[in-house]
Amino acid sequence: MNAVKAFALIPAAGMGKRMGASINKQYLLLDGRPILAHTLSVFEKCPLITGICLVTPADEIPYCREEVVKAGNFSKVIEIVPGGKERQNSVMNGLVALERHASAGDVILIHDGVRPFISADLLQQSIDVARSNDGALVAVPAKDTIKTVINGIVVDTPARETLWQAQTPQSFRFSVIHEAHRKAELDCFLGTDDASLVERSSGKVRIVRGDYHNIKITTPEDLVLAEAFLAAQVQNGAPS
Ligand SMILES: Nc1ccn([C@@H]2O[C@H](COP(=O)(O)OP(=O)(O)OP(=O)(O)O)[C@@H](O)[C@H]2O)c(=O)n1
Ligand SMILES: C[C@](O)(CO)[C@H](O)COP(=O)(O)O
Repeated sequence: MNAVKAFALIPAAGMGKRMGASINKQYLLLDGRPILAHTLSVFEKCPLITGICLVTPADEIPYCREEVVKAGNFSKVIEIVPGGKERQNSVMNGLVALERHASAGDVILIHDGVRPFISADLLQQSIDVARSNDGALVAVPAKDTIKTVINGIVVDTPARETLWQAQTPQSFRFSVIHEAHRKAELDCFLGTDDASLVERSSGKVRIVRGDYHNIKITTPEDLVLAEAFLAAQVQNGAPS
């Protein structure tokens, strides 16, 4: 029997509209390296990861291959494929490319290219949990009270103990996530994360308690936080 492998699928094909930078946000520098390179480094160094499929805007593939993948010596990147209109479409393109490498039972860790502070420990926990469940979702308990609002009017205040903020990686066996994406496409369902596609097919997605440092760099103030997190890492002697 073949051993179960783990592959990373990194969607990095967004436009970074909310960042409003002059270049796509994943190429902005943090400590002299593109944000995307910081993210790739964590997967490259993790011995449990066999290969990485990177999804970027079609016209940025040559730049990404030269300036991020080759420049960073990321030897585990086995595919760079064009993204789609929405994140879900980009992930689907990555899954199609991974059909060439992954078996049904292999674990796929789907992780935003712009979440550079993911830890090796959370990758390991995600792989372990995804092997024995329909999915593993890294998430943190909501710190604020969250309201449901329709047309400017609060219609509900869900109990905070039940609310978790979804992060990535979101990890699944290849057959589970491929089937969930195929079904969503057929049903014209668009979700904002991958776990929701598995949930709607009655899959049981288990929480992996995450880390508040694992931010998604979305708006300019996130860059200030990211610089502060990096400075703290350097002070604590963490390897870059
Ligand atoms: N069509 C898309 C949209 C998003 N993403 C990726 O999904 C991750 C999370 O998305 P988000 O932070 O929302 O990025 P953008 O879509 O780039 O941001 P914005 O919505 O501000 O344009 C990012 O790594 C982004 O590159 C993607 O691969 N394909
Ligand atoms: C998948 C995700 O990172 C979970 O928080 C997020 O939903 C993707 O980003 P977006 O801001 O919803 O596009």
